Amino acid sequence: MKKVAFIGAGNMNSSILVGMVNQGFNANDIMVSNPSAPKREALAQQYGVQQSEDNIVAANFADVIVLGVKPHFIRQVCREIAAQVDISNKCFISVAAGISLAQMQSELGDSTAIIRCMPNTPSQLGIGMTGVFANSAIKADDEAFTNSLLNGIGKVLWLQSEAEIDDLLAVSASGPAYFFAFMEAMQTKAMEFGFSEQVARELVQQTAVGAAQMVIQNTDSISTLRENVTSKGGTTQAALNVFANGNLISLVGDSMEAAKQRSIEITESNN
Ligand SMILES: NC(=O)C1=CN([C@@H]2O[C@H](COP(=O)(O)OP(=O)(O)OC[C@H]3O[C@@H](n4cnc5c(N)ncnc54)[C@H](O)[C@@H]3O)[C@@H](O)[C@H]2O)C=CC1
Ligand SMILES: O=C(O)[C@@H]1CCC=N1
Repeated sequence: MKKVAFIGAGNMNSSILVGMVNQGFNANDIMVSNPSAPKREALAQQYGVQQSEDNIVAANFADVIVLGVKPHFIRQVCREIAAQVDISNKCFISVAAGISLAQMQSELGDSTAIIRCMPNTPSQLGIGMTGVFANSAIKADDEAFTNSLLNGIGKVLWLQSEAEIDDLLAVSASGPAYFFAFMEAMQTKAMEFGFSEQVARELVQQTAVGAAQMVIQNTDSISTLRENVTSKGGTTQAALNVFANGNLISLVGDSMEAAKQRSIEITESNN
């Protein structure tokens, strides 16, 4: 059984760690490190995993090292580990947006197995969407182990090129926030109509889950599902006309392009 170290006890690493434990991975084979205590101690207490304040202790412990710190810390963390740990047989998995394989290889060496993965926050519930791309140094068992590790947080899609990580990020990694922003806007207007905050939330969340389930459970296109709601000359048509006048399609497209470009900028600013 491979041992896994989570460097960083934040949102994404916690989600992957919890997914592993829920799948039946042995908690004794998992260690989490984080400079501040509360989050790593909470994970240790709740899930029985090991914990350390020292990334080097965690990296020495593990066969697979999951890097879950903010992008601008990734190179420094890699440098520290490479300087103090024999990494020749270790595999690294990074969840960071915008930090390229080449940038991590420049700290860890070109022959080190490195996998980039791009999850999203619904991973916390085991219903995430994760894109994955690896460098050429990975071995078959690194790929299989990554799949088993990520299957615990939802669906996994192996990408054809590293550039696709930026595309996928703009769709599924940042995507939950687009839906939350839309739901917030609907909740705000529902409250203006006079519904309480709680009732407005209930109306919006049940509508969102219903719409998402209809997309999942139907083979019809999403356009057909939209058309089925939209009676000619009716109420929905009146609402969608406002979307069209506000150019919703290009607004959404432009915002996704901005997310992708920001990821590219993060790469450039970490060269
Ligand atoms: N939040 C999201 O929706 C997604 C985030 N990501 C990526 O995941 C990474 C982590 O993001 P979050 O989990 O949201 O952030 P977070 O802020 O929740 O977690 C980062 C953790 O790293 C710890 N940390 C800081 N410096 C450290 C160090 N030197 N060594 C060990 N731990 C250290 C912090 O104390 C914190 O607990 C980022 O690189 C981000 O680009 C990727 C996909 C989705
Ligand atoms: O906003 C961010 O930078 C991270 C990466 C994708 C989702 N959250």
